[in-house]
Amino acid sequence: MNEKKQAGEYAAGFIKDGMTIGLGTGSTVYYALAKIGEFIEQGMTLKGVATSTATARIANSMHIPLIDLNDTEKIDLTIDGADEIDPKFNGIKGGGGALLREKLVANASDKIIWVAGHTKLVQKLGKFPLPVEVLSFGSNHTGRLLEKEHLHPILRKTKTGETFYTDSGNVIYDLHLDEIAEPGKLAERLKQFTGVVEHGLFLAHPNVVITGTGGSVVIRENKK
Ligand SMILES: O=C[C@H](O)[C@H](O)[C@H](O)COP(=O)(O)O
Repeated sequence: MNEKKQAGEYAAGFIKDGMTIGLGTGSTVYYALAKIGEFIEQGMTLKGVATSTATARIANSMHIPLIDLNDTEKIDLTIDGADEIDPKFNGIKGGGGALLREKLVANASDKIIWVAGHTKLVQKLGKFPLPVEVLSFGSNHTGRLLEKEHLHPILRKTKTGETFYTDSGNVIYDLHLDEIAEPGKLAERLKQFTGVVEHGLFLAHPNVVITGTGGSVVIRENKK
């Protein structure tokens, strides 16, 4: 069984009629979106807040009504993916470049569920390069500053070799760190760079992590 499908569909089971749902980004969330589309077809009243233009496009194709984050005071539940998750519920996100909007939506959410295949669970974060969203103005300079700090930044490119731009018009430097000893300290450090708009470290963010295993789904609750 497809682990992503398993996790994504299971998470959709937490949705109740009338909810405003934060719609994460990525290939695992896709399966939750498909379920939400089915719920709407069956008559549920739901609204979604998309974390990326890619998700908005999928949501539109599934007839999920979307609202802007500015048009709601809060989000009842957000379902999102992750690139790595440690035992303390810290994670790396932004493999798809949606980290900034994902963090804004997460911060406005009452409850956050992360969905992933079981290979995303790690003891230490950092094997997955940490995405850092950098203001396009002066981005070469910011990249050099990250380099000087031994953070091993590599400017993200598209498959065709052009500079990758986020939905907010920023660039991404992926930090090749191998292991992040202290995620909290690194998060604070990255916020000191004027050109850094946001980083992909999400510290103890999700209330629940749902992983597909091929067999049964594993549910971990973050007792914050
Ligand atoms: O920017 C992208 C997001 O943070 C995704 O949620 C993350 O990269 C996981 O994506 P996927 O479920 O496709 O592995």
